Amino acid sequence: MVIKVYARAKINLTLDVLGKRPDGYHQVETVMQSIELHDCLEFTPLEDGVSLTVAGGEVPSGADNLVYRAALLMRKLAGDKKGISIKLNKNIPVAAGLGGGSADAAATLSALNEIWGIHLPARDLLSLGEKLGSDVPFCLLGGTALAGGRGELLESLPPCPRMGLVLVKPSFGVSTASVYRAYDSCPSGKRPGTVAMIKAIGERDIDCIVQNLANVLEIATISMHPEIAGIKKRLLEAGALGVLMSGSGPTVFGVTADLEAARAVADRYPNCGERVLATETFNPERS
Ligand SMILES: C[C@](O)(CO)[C@H](O)COP(=O)(O)OP(=O)(O)OC[C@H]1O[C@@H](n2ccc(N)nc2=O)[C@H](O)[C@@H]1O
Ligand SMILES: Nc1ncnc2c1ncn2[C@@H]1O[C@H](COP(=O)(O)OP(=O)(O)OP(=O)(O)O)[C@@H](O)[C@H]1O
Repeated sequence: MVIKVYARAKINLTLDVLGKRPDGYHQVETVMQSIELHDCLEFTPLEDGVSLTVAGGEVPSGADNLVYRAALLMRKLAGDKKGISIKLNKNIPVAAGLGGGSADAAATLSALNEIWGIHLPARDLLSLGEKLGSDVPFCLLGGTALAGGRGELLESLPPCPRMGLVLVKPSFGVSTASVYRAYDSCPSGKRPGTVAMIKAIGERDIDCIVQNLANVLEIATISMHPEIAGIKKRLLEAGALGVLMSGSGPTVFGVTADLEAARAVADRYPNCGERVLATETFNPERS
């Protein structure tokens, strides 16, 4: 029996930093959105132990992989000798600001909660996710949400209207910690109107969503990698309605009316060695 699950990437439609916390993390306020782009995980029950194989991405295959760490946390809770073999098919660009590792960790927690019959309630799963990374709780929730604290305080928002997205990932990755450090040494940039973004989402007004795209970490990442500014400019020239760096970057997303328009913009984008992907926003159907 093989159980297959999708782990969806995220973008940040807004990202504000409200201050630095005593634990060294930053207090954020960010409107987060799941997107269709996903990794695929395959779980096959074993007699005992955890094994992980990775295909298609430059990520660790051993104990440093967030999937492996998530599986060990769940195995402790299973209270029994449990085993699982996991195959991770990587498709989300790595160290990209798209929360790929967090999405994989969240998918592993949810899947093993079912497969091993642990029946951990959602709030306990969220607390466990927080131990693995600030973006993991959002990846467990999915859809459209406002995140606060270090990312773990979540409020579900009405679903964002379906929008096309063009993702442009430069050939380099960035470390999230180094971006927050660069921000601390020079905190600047356009502060997002978080309330205006939430209103625009509620009114399903794509033009207004586009007008309110803002991320205070963008300038910090651009100060280390000025080519990101060029990507933004070229994406706009190729026809995106609005553009923003996602999370700590370096991926830039361009918003379009729908997936078809995203494909047309991706075709027109003058590629300078970046990975260019056309995708769209994703909102799970809630009962
Ligand atoms: C940039 C975002 O992706 C926006 O959603 C998140 O804030 C980062 O989430 P993440 O990659 O899951 O981050 P973590 O793995 O928890 O932390 C990586 C590093 O980023 C910094 N970090 C992260 C989150 C946060 N609220 N403040 C921070 O200062 C810390 O130096 C931390 O050591
Ligand atoms: N399953 C995984 N997928 C991707 N990266 C992983 C995974 N497990 C561990 N990592 C490590 O985590 C680091 C960050 O990778 P990830 O792709 O999650 O970054 P990111 O998209 O910038 O995340 P975020 O947007 O949450 O800051 C990588 O350098 C990688 O070595």
